[in-house]
Amino acid sequence: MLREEEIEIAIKVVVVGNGAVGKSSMIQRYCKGIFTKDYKKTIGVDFLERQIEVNAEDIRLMLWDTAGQEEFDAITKAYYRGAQACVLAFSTVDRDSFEAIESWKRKVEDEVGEISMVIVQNKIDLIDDAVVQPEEAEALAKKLRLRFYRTSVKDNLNVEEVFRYLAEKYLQQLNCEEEDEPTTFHSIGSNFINADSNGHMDAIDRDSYRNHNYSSPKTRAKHDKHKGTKNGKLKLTHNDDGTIHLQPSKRRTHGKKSWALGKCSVL
Ligand SMILES: Nc1nc2c(ncn2[C@@H]2O[C@H](COP(=O)(O)OP(=O)(O)OP(=O)(O)O)[C@@H](O)[C@H]2O)c(=O)[nH]1
Repeated sequence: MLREEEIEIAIKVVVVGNGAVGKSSMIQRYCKGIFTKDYKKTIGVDFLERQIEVNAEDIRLMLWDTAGQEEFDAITKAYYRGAQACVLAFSTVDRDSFEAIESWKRKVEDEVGEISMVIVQNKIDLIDDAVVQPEEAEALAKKLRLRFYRTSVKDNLNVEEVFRYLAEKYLQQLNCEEEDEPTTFHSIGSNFINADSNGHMDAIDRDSYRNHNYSSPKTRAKHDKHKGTKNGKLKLTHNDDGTIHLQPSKRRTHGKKSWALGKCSVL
């Protein structure tokens, strides 16, 4: 018997970085709208989600909060799998957390390959006690060719922008996918669509980045068996032999598809 259903766009985002940089706080702020001063170290992995609308598409962001303490590395690594986007977070007042960014990037890429990432300097409200110079952070972002945001989870500054950027980027990857062929999977996870976009530069960083040229990171979809479609809406058919057949949905983006055209090579 054939069963058809339309799948929403879901993105698994992993938030990584040293302990106490504010990963749990960031996810809580974004998904629950709250901030607490207490530090409760994350043991293993936690998970929250939020739905947003981007370019008339409903996007479900599944945010995975991973422990920053090295002792949990073995556990958390397993949870990187299937992620399509990643937040690399460090704290304004913790030098080690800044220096660890590249190693966090590697840890994630070792598990999932190249995915959309963003560097986030949190606790910008503590700028008077900063132990990282603005130019250093910008140079790192430039070197790694990643978008850079400064946030204060405490003051609710730029948190929305970080996740919206990742969602837009993901959507744009979908729109840039040239693959329109139906794809047959033998199994799927809950997250399997990628996208890309030029997003919106946050106000703090716009000037420092205006003159840099970034190329789009390779989409994971290209070397993943999980292929998205141009608009990301997929029709799933469960076949008798246990395979799942994916076809682009006839419904495009509510007649607003043109928004992403020509934006495929922008960070
Ligand atoms: N001043 C300030 N404090 C913050 C901010 N974000 C988080 N904090 C505080 O930093 C501490 C650590 O935050 P968490 O969110 O628990 O840090 P984490 O990165 O999840 O830590 P692990 O679970 O150990 O990986 C808490 O006391 C938070 O209240 C911020 O933007 N500004």
